[in-house]
Amino acid sequence: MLRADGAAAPKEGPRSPVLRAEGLVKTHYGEGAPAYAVRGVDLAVRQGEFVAITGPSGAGKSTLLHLLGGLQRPDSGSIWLDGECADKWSEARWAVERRKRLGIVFQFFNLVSDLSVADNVELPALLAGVPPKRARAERAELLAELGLAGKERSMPGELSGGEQQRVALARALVNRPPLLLADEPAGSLDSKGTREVMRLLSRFHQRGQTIVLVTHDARLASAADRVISFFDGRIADDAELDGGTPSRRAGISGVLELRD
Ligand SMILES: Nc1ncnc2c1ncn2[C@@H]1O[C@H](COP(=O)(O)OP(=O)(O)OP(=O)(O)O)[C@@H](O)[C@H]1O
Repeated sequence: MLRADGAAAPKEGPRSPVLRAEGLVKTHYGEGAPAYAVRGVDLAVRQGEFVAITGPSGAGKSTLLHLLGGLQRPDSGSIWLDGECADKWSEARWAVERRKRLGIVFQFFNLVSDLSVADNVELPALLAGVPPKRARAERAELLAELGLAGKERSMPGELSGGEQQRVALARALVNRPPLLLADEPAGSLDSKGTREVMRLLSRFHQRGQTIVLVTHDARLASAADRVISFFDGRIADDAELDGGTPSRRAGISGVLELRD
């Protein structure tokens, strides 16, 4: 890969960071007092890791994920994707990089309301130049795995919230992105739907894809191999779940106990 200055980007090893953030800060200025959503985050996610970010409502988890996906800009701090610094990327460049290397699922599903389920899922693949036949096959497999076979011709407005959420997940995964950023991908799902999402994420993880997931759901978090507890805009705890035994990397305290 070539950098903007023409030099070759440093070669990354198999477990080197696919995503790195340093000193990220983001404050939202709304109607009332400023919300200090992200207050200095350093983070490195290695290739193939499955990271769950968990923590109380309002802790800043979604804001952090938006920063990591380039959907919001930090007030300060830097982000690297595959060793490439994103500080100077324009909106257009972020959009291209998201199409190439990021799958994103956010709480509001952002489906195109006048496209069918099938077209919504196939669209990112077609935009990325995948042949239509392969896009169709990939879409059919994903929808079947998510319990949505038979819904291909439905419009998003005809689906339940949980069904729309799974369509959004299928759409984020159709290009087999090396890195998936997902905010509460099972937030509206019952336990069967949550199991289907867990199964799919585990399969992607086993295939070597990297997942960063925000969730309140301890079951989903327990499928990860690293759990970050986010509290008051900061990483409070960062634990590898190694065969079920958390081993702490660093942190203030064990804010959340996710396992017995
Ligand atoms: N666009 C915005 N404008 C103003 N304030 C915002 C905005 N987005 C988030 N906030 C505020 O920033 C803080 C962090 O919000 P954020 O959504 O990142 O938290 P969260 O941990 O994801 O919460 P939840 O688990 O409830 O989704 C909150 O106080 C929230 O009200």
